[in-house]
Amino acid sequence: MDTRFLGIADLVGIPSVAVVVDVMRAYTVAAWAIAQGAEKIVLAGSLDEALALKARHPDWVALKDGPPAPGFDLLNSPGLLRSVDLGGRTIVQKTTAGTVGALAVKEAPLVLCAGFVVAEATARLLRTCESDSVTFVVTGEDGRADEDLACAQYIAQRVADPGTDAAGFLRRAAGSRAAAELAEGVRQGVHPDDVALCLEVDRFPFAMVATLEGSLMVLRPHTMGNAPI
Ligand SMILES: O=C(O)[C@H](CS(=O)(=O)O)OP(=O)(O)O
Ligand SMILES: [Mg+2]
Repeated sequence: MDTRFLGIADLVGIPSVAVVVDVMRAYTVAAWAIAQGAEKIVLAGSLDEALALKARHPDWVALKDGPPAPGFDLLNSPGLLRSVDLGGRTIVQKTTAGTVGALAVKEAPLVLCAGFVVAEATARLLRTCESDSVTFVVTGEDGRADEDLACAQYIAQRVADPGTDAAGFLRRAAGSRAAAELAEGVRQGVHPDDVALCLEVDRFPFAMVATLEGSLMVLRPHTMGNAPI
């Protein structure tokens, strides 16, 4: 498998398979939202779009990163989300890096969104689709965020070797700037458990597949019991 690790701005053309990685925190949060019962996650391109979607669908749940803001129901924090019942709900998520990365590859035939919490399920799906080439979109810090790069490299290695040891990759993620900023209160909308929750390998058994549904990019869980991709 030919693998590339690119920042959002470095993407050229439409990849055949894209894995969009945001460990801290968008796709850890998305996985928790699904685990808490959400039916799907609509990835919004802007705060205004998220609010417009919520206005059109008052039962949808709007989620943003950073501090709370009028019209938004939830923040981009796994620690804050894990006690919320989202049974059957649709989430509209807008974040600084993660959601932007998925929208940048929305034309790709297969888009997976990932963090450590869905590493093996993501690797398994990549193994079964047997693509020659996979582009990992490293969403943070213009492609240099070490938590995202470490997770992307871990998943890529795990595709080839399911026994890959996570320890070194997790150490890099734990030492990343994002982890420090979350721990030190530089970032807003944070729960004290967020970093630890972002570093749980294989917390969830599903991968997350984003597809265009009309004009919306929609993220849904995928387990091996689902129809083949
Ligand atoms: O919520 C997050 O951790 C970040 C926002 S920022 O980098 O703190 O501004 O968003 P994400 O898109 O999940 O990286
Ligand atoms: Mg991030």
